[in-house]
Formats: sequence, C-alpha cells, structure tokens
Amino acid sequence: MAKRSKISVIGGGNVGASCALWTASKELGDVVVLDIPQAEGMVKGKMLDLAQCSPIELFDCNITGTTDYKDIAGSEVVVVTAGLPRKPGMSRDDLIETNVKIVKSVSENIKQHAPEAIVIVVSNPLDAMVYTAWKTTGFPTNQIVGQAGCLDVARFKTFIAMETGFSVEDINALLLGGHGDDMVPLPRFTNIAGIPITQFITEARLQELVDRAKVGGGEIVKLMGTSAYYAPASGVVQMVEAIVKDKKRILPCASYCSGEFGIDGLFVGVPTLLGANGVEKVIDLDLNADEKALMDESASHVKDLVGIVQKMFPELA
Ligand SMILES: NC(=O)C1=CN([C@@H]2O[C@H](COP(=O)(O)OP(=O)(O)OC[C@H]3O[C@@H](n4cnc5c(N)ncnc54)[C@H](O)[C@@H]3O)[C@@H](O)[C@H]2O)C=CC1
Ligand SMILES: O=C([O-])CC(=O)C(=O)O
Repeated sequence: MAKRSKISVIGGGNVGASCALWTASKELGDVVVLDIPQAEGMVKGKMLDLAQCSPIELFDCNITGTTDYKDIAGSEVVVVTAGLPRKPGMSRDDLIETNVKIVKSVSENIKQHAPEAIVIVVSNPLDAMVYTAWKTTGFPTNQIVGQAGCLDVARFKTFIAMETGFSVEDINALLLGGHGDDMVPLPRFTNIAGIPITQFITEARLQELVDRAKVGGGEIVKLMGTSAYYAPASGVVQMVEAIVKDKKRILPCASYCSGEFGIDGLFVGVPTLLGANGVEKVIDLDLNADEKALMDESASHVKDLVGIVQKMFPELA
C-alpha cells in the first residue's frame, strides 16, 4: 500500500484550521496542526472536532492537534500560518515586526524537525516572510514557496465569473508580483474558455475588476474585522495537492527568482511549476512595457520589505 503523505500546519487559527479542513476533506494525507502552548486546548479541540467529521465526510486520515514540534517529523509539506492577521486600517506591511519574529522561530523548528519538507509560507507580509523562512532554514530554494497568487487569482476569477455569469471552471487568468495592493493581474493573459476576455467585458470594466482583485484582502478585512481564511486556505491546499500528488501544475506562487522577469534574489509571485520537488521551475514570459513596469514596481516593494527584515535580523542578510 502506498504510504500516506503527512502535511503539517503551523498555526491553528483561522487560516491554519481551514487548511486542515480542506486537506483532510480532500484526503491528501495525515494532518498535524501545531500552535503555541497557550493555545494547546484550542488546537487539540479543533482537530478533535475535525476528526469527528470523518465518519460523515468519509475521509481516512489521522488528524492531530499539538504544541510539540516532534509531531511534525517526517512531513512532506509544512504550511506556515503562524502570525498576526491585520485589522481594519492596517496594511499587511504593518505586521512585519511581529510576524518576522514568529516566522523566524517557527522556521528554526522546521529546520530541526522536518528538514526534508517543502515549506509553504502564508504569514504576512507574505513575500518578506518567505524570505525569512528561506534564510532561517537555509533550505534550497525549491523547498520554500509562498502562497498568495493562488488566492489573488481566484479572487480575480471570482469577480469575472460574477460579472459575466460564466462558469468559474472556464475562466483562465494569470497574476504576478508581490502580495500587496500593487500585485499585477494581467488582463492580456485572461480568457474565458480560450476566448479573449475583451469579447465579453469592456477594457474599462475589466480594469475595475483588476482593481478590486488587487485590494481583495482589504475588502474582506473591512467587512469582518480580521482577514480572510477560506479562500487563502483553499489556495494553500491547491499547492499542497500539486506537491503531494506530483501534479506538475503551473500555479502563481511566491518563488525564488534568479533572473526571471529581471528579478534576482527575491521571492515574488511568478508562474511556478509545482510538483513533488516543490518549486520545479519558474516560468518566465515576455511582458510588454506596461506589464514590466508594474512588475518592477511590485518587486521593488518586496525588496524594501526584505530590507526591513535584514535590518531587524542582520544574520538573515
Ligand atoms: N498569504 C496569504 O494569502 C494570506 C495570509 N494570511 C496571513 O496568515 C496569518 C494567519 O492568519 P489567521 O489564521 O487569520 O490568524 P489567526 O490569529 O486566526 O491565527 C494565527 C495563529 O498563529 C498562532 N501562532 C502565533 N505565534 C505562533 C508561533 N510562534 N508558533 C505557532 N503558532 C503561532 C496563533 O496562536 C494563532 O492560533 C496572518 O499573518 C495573515 O495575515 C491570511 C490570509 C491570506
Ligand atoms: O488581507 C490580508 O491581510 C490577508 C491576505 O493576505 C489576503 O486575504 O489577501
């Protein structure tokens, strides 16, 4: 019998618990969710609750809530959701000082207890946290990746489906850049069942949908008082599935660029071939001058955030 995959999630809050739910319900493997000792009852209780769905939803996997890093040993994938979410009025960047400390300490433990794992970082500000995890673990760049683009592009596709009335299944879109409000959805690469999107929506209206997608996280923070979790977790699990099933999917992920898109030494959202080895390739493409300018601006924002991390922790430079 094939060995079951093991997927660990660090941080059992809104995003972490939702990751566990999608992972288990899709039967991708055994699930371990780890939180801090002060949250022991919460994380153990939530995971026991989730396990009790299995006779109804019919998934076979072990689900464990824990505060002990020994339990993540042997994980194929570790998802990092530990950290503060933003509140209304805050930007993701406002979280950097608190979350870099959390992600650094989490990454030290991942390095010790799950050195073979592919690490998917979710904590914000995303691109700087991916960098932090990479520098702290010292893992090769294929083993470190960030989730943002799967979510951001799903938001863009959702808005297009709402506007046109067509099935989400037929909407194809591409999005690049950092996970800030300057992310770069690409109308030129957007189509419905292969038919250019401009056949169905005016360019002006499409631009409004692009703009809504760019601030899609903030729209939810304003409504809920905290940030989104169902769609972010769904984006994570799309990546987990690509890795544990070695699907060779091309997904928009925060991956290490060494020259692609003219970016060197940064993790930024780019089309990424995801499989059993994690990031198997970054797929470069020819951008026109306007698209390139937007990508450069987004990457320069990521670079500034990485500069803040390096200033706080010179050993991560
Ligand atoms: N990249 C993306 O697309 C998205 C990123 N996020 C980010 O994900 C993070 C988590 O968001 P939520 O789950 O909504 O927050 P939450 O507050 O519901 O959960 C965070 C959890 O992390 C735990 N935690 C804190 N320090 C820890 C440590 N050192 N070790 C282990 N666990 C620790 C907390 O106890 C808490 O249970 C935030 O930084 C948020 O901004 C959220 C949505 C989308
Ligand atoms: O908006 C936030 O703070 C959480 C997040 O990254 C998103 O939902 O896109």
